[in-house]
Amino acid sequence: MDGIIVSDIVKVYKAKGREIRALDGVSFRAEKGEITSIVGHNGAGKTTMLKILSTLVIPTSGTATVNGYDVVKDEKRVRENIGLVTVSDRLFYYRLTGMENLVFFGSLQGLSISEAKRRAKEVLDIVGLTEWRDTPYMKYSTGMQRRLALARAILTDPPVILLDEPTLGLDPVSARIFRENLQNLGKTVLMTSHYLKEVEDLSKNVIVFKRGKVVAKGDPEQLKSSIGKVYEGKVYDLPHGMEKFVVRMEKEYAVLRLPEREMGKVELYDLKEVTPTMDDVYVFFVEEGIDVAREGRKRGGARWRE
Ligand SMILES: Nc1ncnc2c1ncn2[C@@H]1O[C@H](COP(=O)(O)OP(=O)(O)OP(=O)(O)O)[C@@H](O)[C@H]1O
Repeated sequence: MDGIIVSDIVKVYKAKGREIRALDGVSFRAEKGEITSIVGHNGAGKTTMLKILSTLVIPTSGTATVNGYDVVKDEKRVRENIGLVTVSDRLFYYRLTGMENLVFFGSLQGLSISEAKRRAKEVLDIVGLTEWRDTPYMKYSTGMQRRLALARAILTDPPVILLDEPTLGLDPVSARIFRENLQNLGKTVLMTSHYLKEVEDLSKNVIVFKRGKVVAKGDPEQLKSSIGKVYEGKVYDLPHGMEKFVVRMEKEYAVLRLPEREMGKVELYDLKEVTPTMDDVYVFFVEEGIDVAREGRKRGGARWRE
């Protein structure tokens, strides 16, 4: 079966005598040739999910397949089928050029030197770095570094690409170029991102994680219509639990954007209907009260170890 199929995955980390349930029965599919995004708060389990799919972390229970290969039983095949893009400043050798780095990693992945050179040229062209191929990596801008990471991930032409927050820290133009590169690949892509506009523009499907569970999934339009109409209005007395819907605080009132389903809980003035956005979807499904959000930030999330 092509694409990615995740069935009832649980991952429990044990740290300092404590158990952390990072994933708690996660199921979803990422279809062949489509871009699928995972969104969710810090610590929701997004990186853990990508690590399981790239065989770096073993699930506690459940199954996941990548292009039909089981991430636990067919680890080697899974690795051959994926390209991984993570945000790390230790992905490449600083003094080697972009080209030299790619040839080096290509030969590590089993390509002959001449084959690695041929592929390196091709992928540098795909990500628009041909004119920088002989420049040392240390002179690359952050955007160029990220595109080189994408080039490295597609060196052996794997059908599936996994990316963890690929445009984090990029300026708007670099982020746009990166997105265009990604769209033009035509591969099965599963990525995490905190940029909801980017997720909406790129993804055929979006999976919403909250505390290790999938709380919503669908294409962006489906997700937006699932929360019903959205209204913006003023509230003079903010009830507890409604803080997450505040978009602006004025002197005497707060301005809220509220999905229809929440309308009964608060009295709104100067009401007007607004077009739902992915931000509204995110707030509705993911955001919690202020106390819980602060607790979540304290827990933090695990980064990639390269
Ligand atoms: N190696 C580990 N050992 C112990 N706990 C871990 C480990 N890796 C992750 N966790 C915990 O598992 C939970 C999920 O973390 P994960 O990094 O997958 O979340 P995330 O959604 O990617 O977050 P972020 O958006 O911050 O990257 C968090 O509570 C995190 O602290």
